[in-house]
Amino acid sequence: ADKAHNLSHARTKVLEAAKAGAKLVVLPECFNSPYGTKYFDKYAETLLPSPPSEEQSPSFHALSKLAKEANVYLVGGSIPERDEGSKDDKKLYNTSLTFAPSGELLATHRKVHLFDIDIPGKIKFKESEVLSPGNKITLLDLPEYGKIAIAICYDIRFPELATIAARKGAFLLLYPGAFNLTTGALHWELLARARATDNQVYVGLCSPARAMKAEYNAWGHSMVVDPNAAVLEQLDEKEGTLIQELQAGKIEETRKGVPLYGQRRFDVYPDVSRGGKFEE
Ligand SMILES: NC(=O)CC(=O)C(=O)O
Repeated sequence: ADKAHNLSHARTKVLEAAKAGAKLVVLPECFNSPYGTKYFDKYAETLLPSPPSEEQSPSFHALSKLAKEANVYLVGGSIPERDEGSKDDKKLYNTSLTFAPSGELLATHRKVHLFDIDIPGKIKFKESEVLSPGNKITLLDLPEYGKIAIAICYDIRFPELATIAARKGAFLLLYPGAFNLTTGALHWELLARARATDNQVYVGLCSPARAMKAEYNAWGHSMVVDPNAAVLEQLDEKEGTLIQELQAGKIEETRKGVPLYGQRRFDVYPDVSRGGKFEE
């Protein structure tokens, strides 16, 4: 619950990861606040005008400084964001900020698919009670490495978003996310491997550790999956840092073996990555 502590703890862990050789570091969904509809308003920060003042967004400044200090690309998990807009258009978003090693903001992704579920006797959650959805796919080009895509948690359940990003050239799909004890056990690894299989790209999921005293118990189990859907490494539910080196050539090798990319039937169904529409 302590934002200042969360920011300074993130700094310690990111600096450790950088020291161990990481070049791109990912933090979990809502890394600076508890995850829950009643917390988003209280913890929300304003990002506009860009750059925001320190007072408007302490997390923006902490992440920007940290990316520079650690000399890494930093995908800052996500934070609750308030868009002041016009008075009657005050909206909250679940937003991820990515910074370059220079400290420059490279991309902003607002969670596109809001987490509204109701599994009787297990879990009910309705982000749309307080959040508004983002409306774009977030793809960015890292000059030394290539294109990556960033989306948040529930977004992973929607294959269109991943497929469009991959077909536009992303080699890595990153999802800061906080599944829970019900859906985590059922779908977390399955979805990471599914998106890797569909698109033959690397997939990285980064979850908060599980806190049983919190109202929302995150699944944990951050992982990296390769283009062949092999789980390269998976953490458990406790706090940890996962470091993986992605292999150049692995995507080409996978696509050579199972050549989905040349076998699509856009004469039968549309190419969603090019705005194709299904006509009955
Ligand atoms: N928390 C989420 O956004 C998604 C989730 O927990 C799920 O899809 O399950």
